[in-house]
Amino acid sequence: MTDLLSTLYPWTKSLHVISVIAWMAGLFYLPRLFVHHAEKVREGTETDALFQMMEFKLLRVIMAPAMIATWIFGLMLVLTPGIVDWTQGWPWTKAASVLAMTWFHHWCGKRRKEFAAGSNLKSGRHYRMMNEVPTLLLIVIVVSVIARPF
Ligand code: HEM
Repeated sequence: MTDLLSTLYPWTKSLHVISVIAWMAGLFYLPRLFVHHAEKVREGTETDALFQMMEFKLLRVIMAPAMIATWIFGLMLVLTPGIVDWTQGWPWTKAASVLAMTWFHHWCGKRRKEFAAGSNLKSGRHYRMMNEVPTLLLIVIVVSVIARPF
């Protein structure tokens, strides 16, 4: 099994990075949709229905499968012999940031449900600020896995 993971390593890493890109695209875009939904769209209008559909599809068709694929290929990399040395700092900063990114995904999911139920109370400014969360986490993750200063 570990031999197979070692053979697959370049492919697993490629698929990991591809799914990360798809996941991140959604994590950057969905809060932007929330900003405009909160600021410019009146409840019960055709535009409201259009935003709800875009948010639903982005989350279900792109972000959820991409998050699952990122986790599967990421965990395969963790299990590949010689890749992760838990005595170093970088796997821990990466793990903490990845858990935070997963929390942010679910936070977006809850907000989407509120928009769908017509019960959003958060402002466009709030969503603008939350939009910075995935950017900050992305920086910590990429520096952790590539520059590895920790
Ligand atoms: C979801 C759980 C995740 C797990 C378990 C995981 C685990 C890993 C592991 C073990 C590696 C291998 C490092 C190496 O080959 O030396 C890796 C590579 C990488 N990960 Fe993740 N990762 C996850 C999520 C993410 C996320 C969310 C991002 C970006 C936002 C990310 C970005 C990367 C990048 C860019 C690489 C390639 C680094 C290189 O060139 O060596 N990963 N990941």
